[in-house]
Amino acid sequence: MDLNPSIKCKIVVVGDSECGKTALLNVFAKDSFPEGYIPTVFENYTASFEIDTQRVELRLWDTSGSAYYDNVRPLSYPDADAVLICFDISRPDTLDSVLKKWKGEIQEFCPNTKMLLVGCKSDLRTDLFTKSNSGHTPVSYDQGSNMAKQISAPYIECSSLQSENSVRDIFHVATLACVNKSNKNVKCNKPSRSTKRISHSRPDLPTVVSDFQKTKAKTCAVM
Ligand SMILES: Nc1nc2c(ncn2[C@@H]2O[C@H](COP(=O)(O)OP(=O)(O)OP(=O)(O)O)[C@@H](O)[C@H]2O)c(=O)[nH]1
Repeated sequence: MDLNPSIKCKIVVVGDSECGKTALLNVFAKDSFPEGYIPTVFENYTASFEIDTQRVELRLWDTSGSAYYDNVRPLSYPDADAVLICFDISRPDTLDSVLKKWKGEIQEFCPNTKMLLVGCKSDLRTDLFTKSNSGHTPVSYDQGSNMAKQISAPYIECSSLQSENSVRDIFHVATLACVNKSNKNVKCNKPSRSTKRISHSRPDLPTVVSDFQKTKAKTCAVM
């Protein structure tokens, strides 16, 4: 008999088109940053995460950011334990969509599900080409953080391109949301592999975890 059964959690990833959802999931679940851009309709991934000694099986749902799929995306929300709302740090309009679109959609289809706001492509914040050619200033850490406060979600940033560790941190926090562990019982393990680590987010992971646990997360079913 398995004395330490794994927990199963479903995490749905939403956000505007091309904001970096698929890259985030590929880096986490498949260890590879995808070449080129292929729009997603629906895609599922599985991965596992160990928190303390508890093994957590994650079912990860990638969705389309396109308005064209607004009627079918809601099919992914039932039974979600957490929703990651992603935006692109180099495109402020994708942060605006958090209030204009994503918060309302989640409240309509899975109102009790824990949300996490994810700033993707943090490498582009300091990228000189982006700054000089996009015609707009990238989203600052404080702007992302303020938006997160407005939707009562924790905020964390990542670069799927440059920092695998930052991606793992996202799923560490998301997994904690699912299992609803207390801060005392959870070790914030350092990710095992280090790649081109960049300074991607201001607070460290324990701080985000601690903030997260101030609000009660939905508990997953133990399978
Ligand atoms: N510089 C940089 N580019 C990224 C990063 N993540 C994704 N991209 C690029 O952004 C583009 C869109 O990425 P996707 O992950 O496909 O975006 P998506 O949100 O899944 O898009 P949809 O399927 O349309 O909803 C691709 O060209 C990626 O290579 C990142 O961390 N840094």
